[in-house]
Amino acid sequence: MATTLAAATLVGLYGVVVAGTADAVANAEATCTTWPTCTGRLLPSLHRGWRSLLAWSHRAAVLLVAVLLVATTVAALRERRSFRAVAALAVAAVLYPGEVVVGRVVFRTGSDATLHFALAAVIVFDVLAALVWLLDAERAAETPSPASALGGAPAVGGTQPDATSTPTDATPTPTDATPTPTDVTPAPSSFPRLRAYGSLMKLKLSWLLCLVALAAMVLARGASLDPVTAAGTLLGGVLAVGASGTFNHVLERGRDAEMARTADRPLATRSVPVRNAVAFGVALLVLSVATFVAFGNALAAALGVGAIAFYTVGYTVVLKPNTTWNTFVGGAVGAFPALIGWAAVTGDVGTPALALGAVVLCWTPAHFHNLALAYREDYANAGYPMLSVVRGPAVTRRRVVWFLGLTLLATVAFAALTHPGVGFALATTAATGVFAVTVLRLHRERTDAAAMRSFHASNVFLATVLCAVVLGGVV
Ligand code: HEM
Ligand SMILES: CC(C)=CCC/C(C)=C/CC/C(C)=C/COP(=O)(O)OP(=O)(O)O
Repeated sequence: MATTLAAATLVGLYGVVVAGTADAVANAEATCTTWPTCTGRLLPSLHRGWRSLLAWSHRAAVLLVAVLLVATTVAALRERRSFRAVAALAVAAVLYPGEVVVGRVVFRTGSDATLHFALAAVIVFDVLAALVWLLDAERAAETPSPASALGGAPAVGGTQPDATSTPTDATPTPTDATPTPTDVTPAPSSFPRLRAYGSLMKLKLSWLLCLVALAAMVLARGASLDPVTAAGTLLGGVLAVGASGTFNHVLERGRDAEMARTADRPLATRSVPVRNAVAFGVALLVLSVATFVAFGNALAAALGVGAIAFYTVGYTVVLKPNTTWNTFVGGAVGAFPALIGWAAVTGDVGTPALALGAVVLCWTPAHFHNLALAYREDYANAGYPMLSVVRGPAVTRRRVVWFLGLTLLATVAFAALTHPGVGFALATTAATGVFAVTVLRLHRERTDAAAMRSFHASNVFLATVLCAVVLGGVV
């Protein structure tokens, strides 16, 4: 119970804080002349207009989170499973009223809001830590089951066996409609050669990377974004992802052949010769540079080349085969589209683009560690030091929660910088709720299917953030 409440508190906190960054909420607050009631009224008065309703809703959300925080603390105290979780929640419960008062003072005096945001970050972090510790305690309280595969000892040089996982950790339930890892394998095509080159380009990943670049362009230019520049930059992006994906296939062809998920890749099956693939990759690289220069500028092209080099050498050659930090450090590649998009329409690298890049950076481990769980055996067979292989599933699941929290903090910081509006706050809070529910289920079910669900929810979360930025900027 305490764990579920802590997750709900985290989602609610995110909603309150991100809504607090919206100018519309701040302006609406001005219509409420008394506090904590709105102009002397306890309930919203519709005839005073939508601003009054908005201000009232924000205050109601602040109150709801306060109730959730107290309820979580009481539940954790009663469950007596984790002293440190109770302590963290108690600290948050003490800081929360202080944060409300600071917010009120900042708003009334129009003074600098740094303290307000810093305190909010501390409270979010505190609740996040409590959630992780409650999940740990929940797992420890369960009966150990030695039959588990996913929950067993780490497969390569591990140190943290997950002795309490259930047997279902290893296999998804047959009745579950969620796609299992094998669903990722593409269906046969009537154009095998075209399909093979398409798969070298990793087109399946491109849409989200393109959405990152589009969001950055809209951030920079809003509704006046030139559609031709935007379309050309996105084309350059698809070509750049294609080049780096092709080089990745070339470099990993040996290990790909050893992994069930990737064994049917064109270079692993030798259906495309290596030299053709290298030539294809070089052609895509040249085309992407030409496209970035033609529709954007030299800076966008240079960043594109930097992204390709980082993914090909930094991630594929250096990080991925050597360190469990491959995911976090390698995730920096996801920040490049934000910089490229911004640079293509402004000619420089702006702070909002860096803030958006930071969101993608923090999100990447929460995205990929799910796959590392579902394909743990695969990665172990190929000798990749993924976190789930080296440190085990329990540590990896916990890492997903930490990075979900960091992603929320990064998103709030991004929102504080760019003031994206109430629509952004509502949409991303809903997506946070969905993501948090799937992560909780991952911790409780410990199946491949649950990991895949959490993986898809991570994509939905980021897509929601990006769509909200795009729609908020152009509508
Ligand atoms: C270190 C960084 C990352 C790693 C290790 C990683 C890993 C993976 C892997 C292994 C897959 C399955 C691909 C397949 O089977 O073909 C995947 C899917 C995907 N990734 Fe990532 N990823 C990373 C970063 C990113 C970033 C930055 C984005 C976009 C912003 C992204 C978007 C996607 C999408 C949209 C899919 C789903 C493809 C589908 O629907 O099958 N990934 N990722
Ligand atoms: C603008 C630009 C060029 C951006 C570049 C990047 C790019 C392709 C990002 C995707 C991130 C990524 C590391 C995916 C696959 O991981 P993996 O290679 O470990 O997956 P695999 O096991 O399926 O090969």
